[in-house]
This record gives sequence, structure tokens and C-alpha cells, in this order.
Amino acid sequence: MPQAASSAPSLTVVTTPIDDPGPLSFMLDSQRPLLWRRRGFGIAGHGEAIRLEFSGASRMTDAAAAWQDLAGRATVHDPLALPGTGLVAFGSFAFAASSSCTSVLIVPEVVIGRAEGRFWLTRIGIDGALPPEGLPTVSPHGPAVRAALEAGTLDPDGYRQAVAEGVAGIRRGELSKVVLARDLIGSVPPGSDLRPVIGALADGYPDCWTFAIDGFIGSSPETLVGVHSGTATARVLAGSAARGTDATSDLDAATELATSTKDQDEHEFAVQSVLASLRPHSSGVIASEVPFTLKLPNLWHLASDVEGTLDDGSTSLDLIQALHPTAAVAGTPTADAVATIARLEPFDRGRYAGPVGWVGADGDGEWAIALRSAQIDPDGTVTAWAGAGIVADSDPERELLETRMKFRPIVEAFDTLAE
Ligand SMILES: C=C(O[C@H]1C=CC=C(C(=O)O)[C@@H]1O)C(=O)O
Repeated sequence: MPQAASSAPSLTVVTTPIDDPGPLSFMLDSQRPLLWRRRGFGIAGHGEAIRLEFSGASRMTDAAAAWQDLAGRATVHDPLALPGTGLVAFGSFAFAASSSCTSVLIVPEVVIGRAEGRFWLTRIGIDGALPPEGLPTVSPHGPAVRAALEAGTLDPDGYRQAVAEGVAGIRRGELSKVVLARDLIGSVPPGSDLRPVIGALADGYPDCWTFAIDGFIGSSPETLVGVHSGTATARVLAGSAARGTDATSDLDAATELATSTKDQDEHEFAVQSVLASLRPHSSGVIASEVPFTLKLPNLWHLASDVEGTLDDGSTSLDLIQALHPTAAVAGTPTADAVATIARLEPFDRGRYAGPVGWVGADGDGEWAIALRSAQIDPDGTVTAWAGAGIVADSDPERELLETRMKFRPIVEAFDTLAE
């Protein structure tokens, strides 16, 4: 049951150092996997001590207020005091204010964490009643299942048409950029064990944020915002190219991307939207002078890192509210882009392209933009989404191919389960 913040009980939180528990993807609950990891950092959750649900335009401000209230009343014993130790909530927010999909903050009963060779176990209980000591028992991975993902509400022809309409609107001067997505749909047997899918994402995309929260899974390369000890960081991605088939064509693809005016324009809109949203909270916020090319297994991206010192004590939840939706997932100007998305995409984006991540008791945390993701509903329906930034020079066929590349992590992770 969702709990109103005012009636939320007091939490007791105890973190203790432990020996290396092994890969976190083997430590997940088979039915309710909770995971956030990238490279040497990861947290996996078991059980739900508290679940807070939000919706509508105020979903992120409501979450920030509820979290401040809950964290303020928690008693925390945390000798490690590292990012991810002590009290944490895993969170995932819907892209649109009008979404029928709820946004959640989940405080697990147990968190297993690792960071740079240190390992910990956090137990969280209500009114002093802590879960038992020791690692939770984890069942062996279930039988293999696979999902063939096929065109959803917006098929390839519909997507080309939507992109053409987006380009026409941009050329008429109605907006400068819009990010248009399409969906793929499949199914797995209800109650399927998704841990092999999540493990495939984590192993295949170690430089991305691999997440599993409330049936929503993915591996996103884009950091919406990280907040640690008064510093905010972000990694802005926009502008993409297919990887080459050999070393020479791969280098050519990266060079072409780095010098493409169309991709640089598309990227600059995204960087400017992040800078504009962070400036009211941070003096001297800076972005890399020129974007760099980021290599992922499925494609190249134009990327810029942004950093600023926070002047106003904003928490990571305050900043996701300030930043979302960036021009990497909506467009420019934001309101026109959001209206164009609502007109041209015949589906609810759900949590795709929304903030996904974790927050700690002090408000520090890490949030990605939920790209390369899929929602698995309790009835086994799998919905995946991928989009592309549309500017005046965009070509519908190329954008369609780009979404195909962006679907690869999810499509292949479900295929990994084939026997
Ligand atoms: C909207 C997506 O990607 C965004 C992030 C990186 C590059 C993008 C692009 O080149 O269009 C998009 O802005 C997606 O993966 O669904």
C-alpha cells in the first residue's frame, strides 16, 4: 500500500561492512529485483520496507518533500558513510505529468552494496524492528524465457510519418528540436525470473547504469544528475551514430559524428537545457568545451560532462525536478516539444525517459535518464521504447534505424534467454 508521508513510520537503518558477496546480479530477488549498478558501484535491494507512490505534475516535488520527512525521522547507524550506504530509496518517475503510470520511491528492507572494493549490508526496519542479520537467501535463477519484441503502437511506417511531421513543424519554426520515440511490445510468462535479462544488460553494458525497479529494467548511458557532497554532475548525450564494422569504419563513424553539424546542433540543445536548469542552483556550472564521442557496444554518442557546485542545498530529488525533461529526451523549447510528443506519439511513455536512480538520507544520489529500457507488467507484457532527436535536417529513415540500434540492448538481453 502506498503510504502518505505524514503517516509514514520511523525507520531504523543499520549498515555493516561485509565480505565480497559476489556479483550483484546473482544477489537479486527473483520476483522483485531491485538493482542500480555501473562499473564498480552497485546496490541491490530486497523486500520493501516503505513504498511511496506519486503521480501528476508534482510527482517529483512531492517525492522530495516526502523523502525529506521520512529521512529526517530515520535513525541511521552507518559507520561507512559512503555513497549508497545508510538509508537509500530506489526511484523511478514517469516521463509525463499526464502518465497513468505511477512514480515510485522504494526503501528496501535489505540493501547489499559494493563500491570500489568495499562491500556492505544495510538492514532497514520500521519502528526498530530490523530484518534478520546476514545476506538474504536467493533462489537459483529460474528457467530460460525469451521475448520476441515486435512493433507496438507506433510501427516503422507510423514512426517515419511522425518524424516527417516533427521535421515539418521545426521547418515551420514551431520549435527547434523534438525527441520522438516508438515502442516495441512482447510478452513473457507472468512471474518470469528476469534476473538473467538484467545480468545480460549489466554484463553487456558495464559503462551504463543498469537498473531494475518495480518491473522497469534497462541500461542507460545518460546521467541526468549525480549529487555528492554539494557537487552536481551530469553527462549529456544527444547525437548518435552506428558503430563501424571494422576498426577503420568505426573510427570514420566517430569522426563523422563529431563533425556533423546536424548532430552538433542536436547536442547543443541538450547541453543548453541542462546548463539552464542547473544555473539557478549552482554557481560556475560548466560543460566540456566540445562534446566527446562516447563508445557503447551498440553505437557512438556525442557526450558532454557538466559539473557545478550547489549553492542552495538542493538535493538530487530537487534537481531531477529542475532538469526533467532535458532536450535529450523532450526537445527545445521544452513546452512545445512536450506538446508535440503528446500529439505525435500515440502511447504513454510510462517511465521511459524519466528519472531513474537512488537517493540517500542526506538527499545525495544518482539519477539516470531511463533510456534503453523496458517495463515488464505483472501479466508478463513487455514494452520497450527508444527515441531519436529530431532537428530540421533529420531524415525519417535514418532516425528509424537509429531507434533500431537503441533497442539493441533490450532486444538482445531478452534474446540471451533463448535456450
Ligand atoms: C531518446 C533516446 O536517446 C537520447 C539520448 C542519446 C542520444 C539521442 C539521440 O541521438 O537522438 C537521444 O537524444 C533513446 O535512447 O531513446
